[in-house]
Amino acid sequence: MLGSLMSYSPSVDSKTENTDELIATGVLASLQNFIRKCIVAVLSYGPMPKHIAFIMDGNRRYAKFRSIQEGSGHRVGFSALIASLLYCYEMGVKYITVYAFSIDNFKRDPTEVKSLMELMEEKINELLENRNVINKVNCKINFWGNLDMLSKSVRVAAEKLMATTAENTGLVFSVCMPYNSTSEIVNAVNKVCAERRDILQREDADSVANNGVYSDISVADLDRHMYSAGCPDPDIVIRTSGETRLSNFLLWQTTFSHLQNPDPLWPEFSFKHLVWAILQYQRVHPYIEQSRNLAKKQL
Ligand SMILES: CC(C)=CCC/C(C)=C/CC/C(C)=C/COP(=O)(O)OP(=O)(O)O
Repeated sequence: MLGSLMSYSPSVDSKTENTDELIATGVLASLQNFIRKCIVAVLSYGPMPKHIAFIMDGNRRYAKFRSIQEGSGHRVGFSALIASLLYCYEMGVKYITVYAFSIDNFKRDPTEVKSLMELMEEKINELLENRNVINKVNCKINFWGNLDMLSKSVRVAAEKLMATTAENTGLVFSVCMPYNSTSEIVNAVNKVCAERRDILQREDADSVANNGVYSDISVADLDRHMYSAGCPDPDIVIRTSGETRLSNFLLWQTTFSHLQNPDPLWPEFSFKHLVWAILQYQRVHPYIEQSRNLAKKQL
């Protein structure tokens, strides 16, 4: 009953002339919103995650099982993403991060890569067109990854969206593309080295020893140069389609993250799955906090 209410999405067909049907649709939508708000209120009694990261797996399989065009799976996946963002927003989850395109995805069939990139560009441009709404809800959008690997048009659109939303202080939505964790770490190491080279080349190089330029690179040095700098580590990582690997996603940031591997494919991921993931997180929260505190003491 709850599942069908949550997955129900009212669509008003222009041909629908039956007033009773329209009223029923409106009532059902209001009921759906009311139930969702009640569930969120109950959930909020427990510890709520600040940051949820998603590995949106299973879009191609969704298309295959439904015998629809392969690219359509990613399109439905984008709708599932927007719905999840709205649910997280309602729940007060401040940081959402998604693995949208791994560097390894460039090894896929060129037509698939092309159609995925076209979809990204189309959706980023749609977000740009709706920048007023995004700014109204105070949402900041980041792109984490090696943007130089993108075509110029996708890169420019992504950079524009980042710049347009940079001053927003509410929900932070980070899109990892083209991303993998090992290149993020290598990038951070190179940034620290470049920073130190810069200091050394300055005229007052004599005083740099005091700035720690000759000391070993520390975790804090690398933290400052991760794409995720300034963002708390994810409390929950959700990988759909039952896959249990992290696949080179946020390896630096997930020491204390609670991993969830729900069975549905990403386009099928809905409110009830998100609620279930948060309930599971709340169940293990005391143990996670204990481990985190122990690690702090040992430092
Ligand atoms: C602008 C923006 C943020 C767009 C996001 C669109 C979107 C849903 C991208 C997912 C991309 C991707 C490679 C998912 C993994 O599923 P898969 O293709 O590997 O499918 P499979 O697991 O069934 O093989």
